[in-house]
Amino acid sequence: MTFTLGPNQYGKAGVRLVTVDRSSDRHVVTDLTVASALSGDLEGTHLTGDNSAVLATDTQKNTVYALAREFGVGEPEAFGLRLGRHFVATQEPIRRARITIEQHQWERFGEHSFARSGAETRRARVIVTEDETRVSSGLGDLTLLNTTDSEFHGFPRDSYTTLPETTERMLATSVEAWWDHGSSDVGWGRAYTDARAALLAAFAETYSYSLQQTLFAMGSRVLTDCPSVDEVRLALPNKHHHLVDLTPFGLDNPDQVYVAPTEPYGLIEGTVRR
Ligand SMILES: O=c1[nH]c(=O)c2[nH]c(=O)[nH]c2[nH]1
Repeated sequence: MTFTLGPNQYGKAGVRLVTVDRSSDRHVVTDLTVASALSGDLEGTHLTGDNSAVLATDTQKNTVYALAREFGVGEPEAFGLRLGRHFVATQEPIRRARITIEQHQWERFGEHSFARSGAETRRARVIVTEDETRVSSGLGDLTLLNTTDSEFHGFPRDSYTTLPETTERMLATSVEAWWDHGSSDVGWGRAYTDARAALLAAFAETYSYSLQQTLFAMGSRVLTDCPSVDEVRLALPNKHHHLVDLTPFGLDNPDQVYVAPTEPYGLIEGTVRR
């Protein structure tokens, strides 16, 4: 019996990079987690252990730090493009580089003092091949909550259904969003700010009959407000808030006291295209 090697890639994940731009008294902190994933002519290492085409993952990690020093970091999309192009241009067997960057946010609260601001991260993913470059931007762990303007009813009831219909519920989610750009020549900072604002506006302004409806509204709003974007992918966990039954204690509960279990949770995923 013979076997063939299918699609494969390798790289360094979890490369923590923090830079301080000290070119003015107002220092700028950039805090990234970078992952590289390279693919190409890599049969040798898989089939016989010939590593002559394998740029060590340790070298990939070092390249992240060296390019940050040589060229600065800037917007995560721009840094991803620099890294991806570097690997494909300098390593003949490497035909494709995928760079994924997560940016952790720090909020200034003093002249040179910062507080890590929440769990939300900005994200960028760049894929560079010899023929094309694709850039996606995104965000994750952006937790949102509407205290009203959400209903859920009209769903099928079978012998296993216990969920009551509701015309009044809290709607909460932790947004993971990715949006693809049709070009790699984009004002990345502005595009990110606009897309994030569009996601928030649609979440707040949609009277929701399902998280699926909210998902489509959020993706549509990004496409409307961001001309450089041609596809949005969203993953929205339904962070349930259940009213607590307080009748055993002789108390009513007019939509005031909730339990918020972390698991299990609904997971609503979808793509919205132009
Ligand atoms: O917005 C929702 N969509 C669902 O598909 C679903 N399923 C569920 O149990 N609650 C909800 N809420």
